Amino acid sequence: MNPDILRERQNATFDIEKLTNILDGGAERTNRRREIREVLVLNDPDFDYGTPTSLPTMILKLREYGISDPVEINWYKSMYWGTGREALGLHYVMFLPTLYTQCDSEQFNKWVPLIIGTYAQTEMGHGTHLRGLETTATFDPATQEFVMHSPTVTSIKWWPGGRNPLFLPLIFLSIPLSASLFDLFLSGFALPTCSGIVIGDIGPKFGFDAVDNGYLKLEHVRIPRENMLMKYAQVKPDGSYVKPLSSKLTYGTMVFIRSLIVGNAGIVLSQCCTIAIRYSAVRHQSEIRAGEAEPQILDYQTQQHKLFPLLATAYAFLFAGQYMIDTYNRISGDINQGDLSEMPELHALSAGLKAFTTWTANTGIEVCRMSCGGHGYSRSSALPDIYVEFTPSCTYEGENTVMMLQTARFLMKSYRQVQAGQQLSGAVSYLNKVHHRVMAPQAVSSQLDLNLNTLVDLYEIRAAMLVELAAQSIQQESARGKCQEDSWNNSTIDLVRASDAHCHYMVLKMFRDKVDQIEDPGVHSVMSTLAHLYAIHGMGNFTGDFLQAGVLTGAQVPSVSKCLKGLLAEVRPSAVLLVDAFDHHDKMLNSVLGRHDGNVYEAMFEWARSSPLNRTEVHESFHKHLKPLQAKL
Ligand SMILES: CC(C)(COP(=O)(O)OP(=O)(O)OC[C@H]1O[C@@H](n2cnc3c(N)ncnc32)[C@H](O)[C@@H]1OP(=O)(O)O)[C@@H](O)C(=O)NCCC(=O)NCCSC(=O)CCCCCCCCCCCCCCC(=O)O
Ligand SMILES: Cc1cc2nc3c(=O)[nH]c(=O)nc-3n(C[C@H](O)[C@H](O)[C@H](O)COP(=O)(O)OP(=O)(O)OC[C@H]3O[C@@H](n4cnc5c(N)ncnc54)[C@H](O)[C@@H]3O)c2cc1C
Repeated sequence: MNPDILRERQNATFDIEKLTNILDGGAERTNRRREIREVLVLNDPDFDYGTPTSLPTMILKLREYGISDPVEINWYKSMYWGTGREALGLHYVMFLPTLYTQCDSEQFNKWVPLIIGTYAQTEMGHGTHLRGLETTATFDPATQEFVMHSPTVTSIKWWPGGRNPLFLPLIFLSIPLSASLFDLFLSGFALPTCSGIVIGDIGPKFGFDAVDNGYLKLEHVRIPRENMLMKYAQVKPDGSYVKPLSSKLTYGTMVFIRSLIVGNAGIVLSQCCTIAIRYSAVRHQSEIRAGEAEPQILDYQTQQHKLFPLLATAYAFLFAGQYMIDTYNRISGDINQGDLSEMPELHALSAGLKAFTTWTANTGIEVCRMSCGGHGYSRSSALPDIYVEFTPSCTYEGENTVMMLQTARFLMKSYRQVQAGQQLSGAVSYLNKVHHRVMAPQAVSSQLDLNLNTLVDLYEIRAAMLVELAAQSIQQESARGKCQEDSWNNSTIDLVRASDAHCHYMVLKMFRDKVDQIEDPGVHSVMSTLAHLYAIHGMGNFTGDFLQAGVLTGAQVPSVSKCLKGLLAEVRPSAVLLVDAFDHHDKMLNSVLGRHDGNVYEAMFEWARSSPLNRTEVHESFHKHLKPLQAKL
């Protein structure tokens, strides 16, 4: 083991295993995750790491081992595929959940065990504006069929992932009866027997290469009436339409995925922090004091300032992901029982946190890559591949700006309710104080109050102020004679800013609540330090907001920076131990820089030598092209 990394692991001030257990949701979950990883994957003789042929093996193995719990499937898949996406990702995270949540019982029993599918909602002309989707599904009572049709070039289904060229069960969103409502259809076409279908691949992408994203054009293709997913809405044999309790129930799968993406952003950021911090512990470069040995780059304050707030953010997002999934499960359970009362809040929370966490993690991956210098740009680091696979999460499953505006819509509605004298509950209950003006900033002392509860309060006041400012912008636009829609559009910068601040407050609050639950003194102490770092770093990035909210004075600003530097120094001794607690296996991380043993250089040389370009002493291109040319000179 590299001596630097060995030294970093001595004198631990907290029990790493206990922190890993907290991340997993308990010691039993950690043991089960490791059993799946070590026994069912790594020690499985059939396991042929990450090669395309292993996809069928993976599916058969999941069935052989009886792994059906979604979290355990994900543990198995992430060990199998490492940090990349796999071709069946969409089947597991969108197609199956849609069948689980939108099929009636007869359809469920008929389809769920049997098929692999994709989710074809986006069209060439519309991905965000679902009410603008153009694909039609017209019911023909005479034949008891829907006629599916792509009327325009912009209605061609575009992007469905994992498009199987031979058999095409897919979830469709289309407009069967009216522009405002659309429903889900399962359309199983066995190509090429089925006429009226034009299918293909949309061509090379920025990345996401394991997933073949396709296109699908339908020319009056007929499917049985029974293929409409009929849990919430039905078309009866006589053609009458039974509307769902809410037209937004059709959007359920997207809310589920957005909820998953929050925790996934934490996982991806934790992978990158593991790579960058372990590498920074073994990389020596330049000098701090003339004549002395080159220091570990982790001892540079700027390197700590790049990486430690991201480390804190990774923990914050992992805890936010746990909260998000618990909230999703609770509310979707209520929805299943017909109680839709919290559906708007679930939508607003999942949309905002999806955007907030993916934007932050997306930037953070690049900071981790650049903090590793030239070796960070090598594919051996795994950081370029992680970035390329993660960055579309800011676009898919709800483009981030649009998602932030959906959260803003909920915040504005809540603000208006408070103005009308209603008492709010849930995540926006802090807006009650705005109405009663108890949001007046507390007496701000000359010293920065570092109590975590106080910091949460300051973020709450910042969010409330920005919500109020956005609402006032809309009111001012209206007062200038603008219609409601233009008043909204002319305030969207403020609205996104308010949603961002609301999400930032929510994430810090979840972090603080999780720290409060930690009983082990050592783990509590190090997690409390990270939560403080997360809060103070955000205060440093958005100082203007806190000044504008009156919860920070100009005189206190220097102490934010001073406090930040102190927290960076406090985290430094535990940095490697804190990434060890993420418990990412070398095989899954697939990074020469992030190896657990820290033997980076030896591994990098071996990795380079294994490159196809180094298979022969002299590359064949010399003999093929240069040598004949030389002979003519
Ligand atoms: C929401 C929209 C933007 C707008 O919809 P509408 O126009 O219909 O609504 P309005 O804006 O007019 O609002 C009216 C009203 O409705 C409320 N509303 C809106 N949506 C919802 C909702 N979902 N739930 C509840 N309520 C809702 C809204 O608040 C208003 O209420 P009020 O009137 O009261 O104010 C909509 O158009 C939209 O959602 N657009 C986005 C479309 C989208 O998301 N497309 C996604 C396509 S599928 C895709 O992209 C797939 C990509 C997948 C790639 C791989 C995935 C990998 C994921 C990894 C995850 C982790 C993996 C680890 C786990 C594992 O592997 O298992
Ligand atoms: C890797 C990848 C995989 C995908 N897989 C699938 C899949 O399997 N199935 C599927 O159905 N789809 C899939 N998609 C499509 C994806 O869901 C859409 O691209 C996404 O919903 C964004 O919609 P759009 O492309 O129409 O972008 P647009 O909405 O056209 O966005 C373009 C710009 O317009 C802005 N904008 C749009 N509306 C508003 C508004 N109301 N207010 C302010 N600004 C606005 C956006 O902020 C953005 O800056 C995938 C996409 C990617 C990148």
